[in-house]
Amino acid sequence: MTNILLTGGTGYIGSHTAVSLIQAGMVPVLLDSLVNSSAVVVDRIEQITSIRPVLIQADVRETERLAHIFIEHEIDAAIHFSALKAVGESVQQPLAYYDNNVSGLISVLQAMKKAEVRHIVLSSSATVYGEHGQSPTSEDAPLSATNPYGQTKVMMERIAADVASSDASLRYAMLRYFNPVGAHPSGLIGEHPPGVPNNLMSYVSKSLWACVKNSLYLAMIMTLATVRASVITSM
Ligand SMILES: O=c1ccn([C@@H]2O[C@H](COP(=O)(O)OP(=O)(O)O[C@H]3O[C@H](CO)[C@H](O)[C@H](O)[C@H]3O)[C@@H](O)[C@H]2O)c(=O)[nH]1
Repeated sequence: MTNILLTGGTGYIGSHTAVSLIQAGMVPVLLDSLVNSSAVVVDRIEQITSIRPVLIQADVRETERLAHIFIEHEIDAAIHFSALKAVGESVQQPLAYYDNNVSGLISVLQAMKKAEVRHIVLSSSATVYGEHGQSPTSEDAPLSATNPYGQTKVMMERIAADVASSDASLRYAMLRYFNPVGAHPSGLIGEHPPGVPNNLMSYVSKSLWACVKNSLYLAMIMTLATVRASVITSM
């Protein structure tokens, strides 16, 4: 069995990764502070896969606790999704973003070293390509960022690269996504943050989720769609 620690494991991408790992015969261990997700996700993963993953509610900045978790669960590798991700909020609260995202990664790497776990996949973002104006953009384009959230992702990538060059036993990979969107085909997991959604796509998906739960709103959408269709066909 391969045991994988998923930080941010009950979040949007983390929960889908947990399902895929279970379906590939691996054992995800979810670690999340639940700052932007809910423990209900564990029920949903169980409904989809018939396997209930362990959820540990913890903050990745608790380095000693994290090191114990790596050892106790015999973790082979980590996938680090835990981070704050709202660009606008990062401009308002840069310290929270540098603390969560940059200090969070440092803590994970320190705990991995203590527990002798040497493989990590990092959740980065296409925002690290900045605005250098080249199109198409190549993977080795220089990194830059236009806001504190993006800066945290650039720093996270540089920290991982520097640590790996000082320690050949550390193996790492980056995932740089462009606007991930959509839900699991079962409809049981998707982007569904608590409170006010903090980016455009989660706002749209949360609004639709609320609409679908309320048939009155659904009827309104269908009426609007019909009106829109008749406007288009009459043009
Ligand atoms: O300090 C923190 C901050 C966040 N989280 C958790 O981390 C998860 C992040 O999941 P989200 O659903 O908020 O975010 P996504 O899965 O969509 O985000 C992923 O993709 C983003 C880019 O699209 C960023 O790279 C981000 O780091 C990465 O988790 C959440 O469960 C949240 O509760 C923590 O446990 N501790």
